[in-house]
Amino acid sequence: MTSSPAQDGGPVQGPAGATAALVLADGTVLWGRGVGAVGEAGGEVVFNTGMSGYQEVMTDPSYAGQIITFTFPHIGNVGTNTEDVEATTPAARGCILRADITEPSNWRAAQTLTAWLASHGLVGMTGVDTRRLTRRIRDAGAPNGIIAHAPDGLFDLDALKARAAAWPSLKGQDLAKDVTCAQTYPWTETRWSLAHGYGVLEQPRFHVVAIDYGAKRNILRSLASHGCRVTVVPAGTDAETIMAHRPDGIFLSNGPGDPAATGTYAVPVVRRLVETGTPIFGICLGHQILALALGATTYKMDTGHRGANHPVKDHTTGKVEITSQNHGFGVDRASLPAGVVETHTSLFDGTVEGLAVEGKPVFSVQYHPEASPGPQDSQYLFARFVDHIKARQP
Ligand SMILES: NC(=O)CC[C@H](N)C(=O)O
Repeated sequence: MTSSPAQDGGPVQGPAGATAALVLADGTVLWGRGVGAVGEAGGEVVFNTGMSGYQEVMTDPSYAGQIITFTFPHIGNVGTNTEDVEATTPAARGCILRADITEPSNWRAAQTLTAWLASHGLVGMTGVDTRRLTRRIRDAGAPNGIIAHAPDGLFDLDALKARAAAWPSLKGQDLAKDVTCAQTYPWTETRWSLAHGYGVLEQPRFHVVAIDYGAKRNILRSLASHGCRVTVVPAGTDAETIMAHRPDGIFLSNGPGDPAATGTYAVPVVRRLVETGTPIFGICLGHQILALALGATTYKMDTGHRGANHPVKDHTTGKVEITSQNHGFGVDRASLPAGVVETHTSLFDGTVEGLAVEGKPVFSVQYHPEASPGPQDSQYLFARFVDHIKARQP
């Protein structure tokens, strides 16, 4: 194939050594080196500031429809393994990295990140000025974009620009239905760190039904480690079926996409569940769906929160905790109805981070107390949920 620009606007040769291009919806092109699967991946381009835990991040189902820019420059150093996954099939579309991926140096490494990306059909690129890209996202909001990985260095830029510009916004998209489990199943695995003596490990005493909108495994492990027998049900399960499990508590999971787009099925179910008086705990998408069920509204944030160092204040104790976060939508404070209290607030941008219903054992947080990756400060929330359950036992 020719290395000079095609006359008809077809494929052109990128700069020397470039085997990948990131094309943003506004036509910006960033060149790099392709890793993982060959081909194209489109999505909303977001950034995550965590310094570790790239495999957990890449497998968090809440990243469906998104391409993740890692601001930490060295990603892949410890390879990948079969344990640090939050779901078996990654829902993220691809990744954008600063440095080239080096040989893994870790006793747990089973595969290089490069091979792992390829084995999951994920397109990635290295050699990108991720600081420039992150500033672009921070200043102008998370853009849609396409990563194209072409080992021959040929790119049809006009076509890529047109596809990036036409890529649909996450606003209005229900992605929870794509990542939820197909069938009801029991979850029994506990957190290994807790099981090894670093925290609470109780025998299952309470039955919790977890509604799976795209649940991370470490949330289910955290519930199991706090004495809960967990039954996981698909996102579309109705309130009668959930109550027929005779739950002591109900958990609303994290998940991808626009919470408002679950308004046809999840929101009315959660409204019914709140009426039953059963203790309810929601995380991230679960928090947003709970807010919608209570009558509040949600909105799409410009850049969202993704990382492992977000300070949040718990107004019920006055304590500040450092939290793990991954969300691009938020609950609108002005829309909170009477009787719904803001319990937690972000100390980065003052947005709502937690809610509770006055007089009911119902609460939620916008961030990720299970971490994975991230600090363990917020584990107390699982204990708070179990305390609500205990308080209702005869
Ligand atoms: N981690 C999550 O549950 C994310 C919730 C939602 N999809 C958001 O982006 O805000």
